Amino acid sequence: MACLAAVGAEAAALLFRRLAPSPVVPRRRLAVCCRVHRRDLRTAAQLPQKSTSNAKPHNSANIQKDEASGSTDKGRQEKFEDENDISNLQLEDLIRMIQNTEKNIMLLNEARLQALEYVEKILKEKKDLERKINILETRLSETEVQLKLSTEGKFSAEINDSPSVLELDDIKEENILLKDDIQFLKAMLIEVAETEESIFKLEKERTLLDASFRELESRFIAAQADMLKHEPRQYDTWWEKVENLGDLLETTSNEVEHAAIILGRNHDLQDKERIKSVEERFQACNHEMHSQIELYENSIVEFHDNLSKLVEEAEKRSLEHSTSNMPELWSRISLLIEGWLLEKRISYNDANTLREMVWKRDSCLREAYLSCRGMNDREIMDNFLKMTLPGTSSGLHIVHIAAEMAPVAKVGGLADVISGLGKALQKKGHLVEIILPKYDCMWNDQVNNLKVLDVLVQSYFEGKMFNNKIWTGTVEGLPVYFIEPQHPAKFFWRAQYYGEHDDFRRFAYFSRAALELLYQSQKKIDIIHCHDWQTAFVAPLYWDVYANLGFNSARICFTCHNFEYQGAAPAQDLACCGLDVEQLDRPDRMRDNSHGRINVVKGAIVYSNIVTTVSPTYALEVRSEGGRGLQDSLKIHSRKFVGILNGIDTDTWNPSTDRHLKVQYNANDLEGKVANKAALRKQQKLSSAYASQPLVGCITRLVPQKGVHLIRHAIYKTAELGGQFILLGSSPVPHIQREFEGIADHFQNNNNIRLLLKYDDSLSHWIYAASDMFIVPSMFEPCGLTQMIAMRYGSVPIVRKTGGLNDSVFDLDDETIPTELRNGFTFVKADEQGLSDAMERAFDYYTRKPDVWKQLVQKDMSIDFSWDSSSSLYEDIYQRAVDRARAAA
Ligand SMILES: Nc1ncnc2c1ncn2[C@@H]1O[C@H](COP(=O)(O)OP(=O)(O)O)[C@@H](O)[C@H]1O
Repeated sequence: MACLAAVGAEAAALLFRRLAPSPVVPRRRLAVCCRVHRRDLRTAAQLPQKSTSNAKPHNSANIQKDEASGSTDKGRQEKFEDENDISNLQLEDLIRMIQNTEKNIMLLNEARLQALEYVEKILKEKKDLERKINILETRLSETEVQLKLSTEGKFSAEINDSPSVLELDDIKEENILLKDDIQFLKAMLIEVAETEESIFKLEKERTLLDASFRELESRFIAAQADMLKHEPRQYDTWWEKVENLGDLLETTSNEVEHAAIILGRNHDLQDKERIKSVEERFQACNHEMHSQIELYENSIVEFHDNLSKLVEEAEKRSLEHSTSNMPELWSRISLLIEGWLLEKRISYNDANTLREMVWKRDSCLREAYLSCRGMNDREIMDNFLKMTLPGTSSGLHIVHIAAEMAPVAKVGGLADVISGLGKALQKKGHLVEIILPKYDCMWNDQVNNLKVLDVLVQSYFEGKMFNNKIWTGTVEGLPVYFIEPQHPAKFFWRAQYYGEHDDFRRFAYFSRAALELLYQSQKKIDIIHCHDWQTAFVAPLYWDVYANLGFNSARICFTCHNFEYQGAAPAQDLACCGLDVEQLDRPDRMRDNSHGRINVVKGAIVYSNIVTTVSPTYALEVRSEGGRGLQDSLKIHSRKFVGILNGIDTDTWNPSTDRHLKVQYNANDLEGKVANKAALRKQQKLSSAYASQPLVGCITRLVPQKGVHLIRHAIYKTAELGGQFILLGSSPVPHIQREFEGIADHFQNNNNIRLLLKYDDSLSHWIYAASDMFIVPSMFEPCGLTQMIAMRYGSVPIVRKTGGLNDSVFDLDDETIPTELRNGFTFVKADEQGLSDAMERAFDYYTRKPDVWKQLVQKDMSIDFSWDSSSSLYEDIYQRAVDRARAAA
C-alpha cells in the first residue's frame, strides 16, 4: 500500500513536471502584446475616415486632397507596413502559441493515460486488499469459533500451563496476531480510502483537462481554418487587406486571450487547486486515520475484556467439567502425590488416600488442585493433606514398564501400543502410569512438565546399589516416570535406543530399577504390565525378589510384541539384576528350550499371570514354528496366553486433524488426499504428469521379518506397472541398509521411484496420506500397525496373509469373506509371484474401476481400528486376574 501511495505521488509529480515547461509564460506575454497592438491597429484602420472628414472644409483642394490623400495613403501604407509587421509578429506568436498549446495538449493526454494506468494499478491493489480482508475475516471467525468452543466447555482451563490454558494462550497469541493484522489492514484501508479519493480527484481533474483539451483543439482547428482563409487570398486594395488583417488579429487576439485563460485555468488547476486538494486530502486522511485508530483501540479494549471474561468462564467451567476429559490434570495430580511420597514428604497412608481419590476422580481433589493456582509445592501439599477422606475405587491401578513410548521414545509399533493402550485404559477410568528409561536421545519436547524429583532411588546391580534420578512428566496425557541411572556405564546415554553390545545388561538394570521405584513408593498396584524381552526381567524379579519383601499386590501381565527377540544370554548374566541363576536356570523356568542359555521371554511366560501377544493369528502361529523355540512353553502356559489385536491411536493417526499433512481430509472429502499426493510428489521431485498415476507407499524397519526382498521386488514391479513408489525406512542390519542405499542411488534420477532411508515420523504421516496403495509383504507380522494406519488415511493395503495382517486385511476378491469386511489385497506365498499378482489386481482396480476404488478407500477410512475394543479385552483379563488374586487372598 505504501508503494501504492508512492505511485500516486509520483504520477502527480510527473504531471506537474511535464506541464510546467509548457509555454505558458510567453503566451501570457503575447496576450498582453496582442491587446496593445490591436488598439493601435484599430486607430490605424480609422485613419482614412478621419482624414476624409477633415478634408471636407477644403473643397478647392481636390488635387491637394488627392495629394493629401496620396500622401495620406503613403503614410497609411507606411503605417500599415508597420502594423503589418506587428501583426505578422503577432501571427507568428499565435502560431507558436498554438503549437505550444498543441504540445501541451499532448502532454496532458499523456498524463491522462498515466493517470488511467495508475487508477488500474490502484484498483488491482484494492482487490488484493479485499482478498486479504476476506482471509483475515475467515481467521477471525475461526478464532471466534474456538473461543465459542471454550465457552461451551470444550476448553478446560487448569492451573498454570495446563493444556486448556495452553489452548487459551494459543488463542490469545492468535488474537494478538490477528490484532496486528487488523491494525495493518486498517492502515491499508486508510490508504485505500486516500487512494480512492486521489482517484476521484484525478478523475475530476482529468475531466477538466479533457474539456480544456477539446476546447483548445476546436479553437486551434478554427484558428487554422481562419489562417487558411486569410493567407491565400489576394486583396484588391491595401485597405481591404488592412481591414481583413484587423479582423484576423481581432479573432486571433480573442483566441489567444481565450487560450491564455484556458491554459491559465489549467495551470491554476495544477498549481493551486492541486495543492489545495492535496492538503484537503491529507487532512481528510489524517482525520480518517485518527478515527480509525480510535475505533481500533476501542475494539482492542473490548476484545481484551471479552477474552478475560472467556478465560474466567472457561476456568469456571473446567471446575464443573467432566473429569474423564482431563487425563492430563489427573496425571499431574498423580505425579505430585507420587513425588511427595518418594521424597518422603507425605506418609504412605496419606499417599494411598490421595491416590484413591485420583482413581475416583474426586471432585474435591480436583477443585483443591485447581484452586492452588500460584501456590508453591508445599502449600499444594498441605491443601491436599487436608483431604483424607477414605474411599474405594472401581478402577485398576495399572503400571506399564516398557522400553518405548510414542512419541517420546519410538522405534516401532511397541511405542504406539504403550501410548495407545495406556490412553484407552485411562479413558476407561483406570489409573495408568508408565515407566521408561531416560534416554539421551528421546524427544524431551514431547514431555509436558518434565522435571526431576528431589529424590534418588537406589537400585541393585551387580552386587552394588546405584542411585537413579527420577524424572516425571506427562506424555499424551499419561503420567510417566523416566529412570536415569547414575551408573558409570551410562546405560541410556548411547544416542540410540537399542543395538548396544550390553543391551541385556542395560535393560536388566532398568527392569530392576523400575520395580525398585514402585516398591519404594509403596504403591498398591493391581497390574504391572511389562513388554517384550527388555522388560521381561520384571516378572521373575517381582515374584522372586519383591513379593518376598511384601510388595505383592500386583498381578503381572507380559506382552510379547515379537517372538523373534527373546533376550537369550549366558545363564550367569541373569545374576546382574539380582535374579538367582541357580533357581532360574531350569528347563521349567528360564532356561532356553534349545540353546542351554537363559531366555528372559521364557522367564516372563513362566512367571507372569497373564501372557499376551498382539494378534489372534500370531498367537496361533507362535504355538508352532512362529514361537521360535518357545512354542512348547506357550503350550504349557496356554491357559494364560491370549492374542489381542493391537489398535492404533486414532487421535495421533487422524487425517482430518493431522498437523503433519499439507491438507486435512476425511472419507467424505477426499480432495485433501489428492492435494497431499500432489504436494509430496513435488517435494520428492516425483513426476506430476499424471494425477491418476498410482502412488505406492511403504514405511517400515528394513529387517528380514518385513520381507525386504519382496519390498525390493515391489519397487521394480511398481515401475513395470507404471506407478510411483515411495519407501520410508531404515535398517539396523548393515548389509540391508547398504543394499537399499544401492537401490536408492540407482533410482536417484528416476522421477517415479524414491527411497528415503531414514526415520521420519512427520514424513510418515504425509506418506500415509499421499499414497494410494500401501505394501506390507512381511515374512511374519505379529500385528503390524502400518496397514491399519494406511487404511485410516485411505491408502489401500497390499499385504501378505500372516499374523496381524491376516486379522486386519481381507482381500477384495475373496468371496469366502463377507463383502463388507473386504478392504485390501492379500497374497499367501512369500514369493515375488504372490506379490506381483496382488499388485496387478490392485493396479487393475485403481485404473479400470475408479468408482469401486473410491468406495474401497472410503470404506477403509471408516473402519474402527481404535483401541476401544482391544483395550476392553485387556481390561477384562486384568480384572479377572485381579479378582482371582483377591479371591485367593
Ligand atoms: N522409517 C520410519 N519413519 C517413521 N516411522 C516409521 C518408520 N518405520 C516404521 N515407522 C513407524 O513404526 C511403526 C511400525 O509399527 P509396526 O507396523 O508394528 O512394525 P514394527 O513394530 O515391527 O516396526 C508405525 O507407526 C510406523 O509408522
